[in-house]
Amino acid sequence: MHSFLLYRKPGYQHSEMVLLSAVDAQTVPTPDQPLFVFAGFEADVRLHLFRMTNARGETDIKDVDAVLKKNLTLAPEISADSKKHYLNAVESAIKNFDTTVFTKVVLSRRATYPAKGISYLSTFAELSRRYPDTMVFLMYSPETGCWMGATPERLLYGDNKEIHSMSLAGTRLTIDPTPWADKELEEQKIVTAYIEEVFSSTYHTISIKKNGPYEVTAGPVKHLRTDISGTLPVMPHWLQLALQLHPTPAVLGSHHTKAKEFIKKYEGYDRSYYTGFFGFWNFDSADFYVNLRSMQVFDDQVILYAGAGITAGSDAESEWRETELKMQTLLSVLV
Ligand SMILES: C=C(O[C@@H]1C=C(C(=O)O)C=C[C@H]1O)C(=O)O
Repeated sequence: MHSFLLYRKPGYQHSEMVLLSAVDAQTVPTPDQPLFVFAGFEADVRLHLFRMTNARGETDIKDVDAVLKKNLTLAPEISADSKKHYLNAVESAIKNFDTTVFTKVVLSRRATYPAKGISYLSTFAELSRRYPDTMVFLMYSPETGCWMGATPERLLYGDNKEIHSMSLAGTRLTIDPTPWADKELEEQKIVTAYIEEVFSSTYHTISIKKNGPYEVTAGPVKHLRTDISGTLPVMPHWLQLALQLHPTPAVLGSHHTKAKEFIKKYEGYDRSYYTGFFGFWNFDSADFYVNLRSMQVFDDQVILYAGAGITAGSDAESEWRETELKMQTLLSVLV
């Protein structure tokens, strides 16, 4: 066993495991051969497709920790992203925003955590138990390294001519009883409008339905979510549509180019697969998730990633705390 994916879909009890084998980027799914997609934040430079074969149930699942132990490499040296650096980036964003074009940017950071002696299988089981409404995943391939997480965000899913996406933006502590403020409603609106725009500019005859915003919880934090669905005249090319949506302002910001430039200049590190997307590309359906609330797993440590949507109404300290809370989703579960 070289490459594998262990996953538990949102709302499901059981986890599944498949073995992965890398295929050419031009491969498309056939009715009897679905593909697994793993794309980076920069999906034009990091996009991997894999064929899936069923794992030998318990036998392969039991091997997971041993396979990881054998294959994981040491974590690269990374300089700690200091709080000062993050606060400075947030303050600079607030200064640089205008009222119409550059209105939101998602600023992220990473942190390392020692991981000697951790059972990733037990951590996977614990993530599944604690976060029933998320997509819990643990995947390893030599091409991508090892990634694990529990993401509450779907990028695109659908069947035949029906397509669905969601805008997930606006974050609070789950136990915070105060009503959502204009700041969160605004950042949520930006994502919803963007998804609607991608759907309707790609398919002129689409009929779009929206539901939300409503509140969803993801462990220690809760979010505002709007569901966006459409019925198309023809079945879409699922991967192309996902690549058109990605990255949404939920993980990038708005305007697209300005936010990207700002992130490059101020985040100061390579997001790699964090805020990329992954999932199943079938012949006539798809199920893609955004890679967040996730970490990169190495032999001796993990690198955790988290970001927060910054708008003109942001307070730098609160945004920092938001990234800490998001990291807690995983840190509190490492066993
Ligand atoms: C960027 C992250 O989360 C995204 C940003 C959110 C926000 O800014 O409120 C909420 C959910 C996600 O779309 C992350 O978890 O790292």
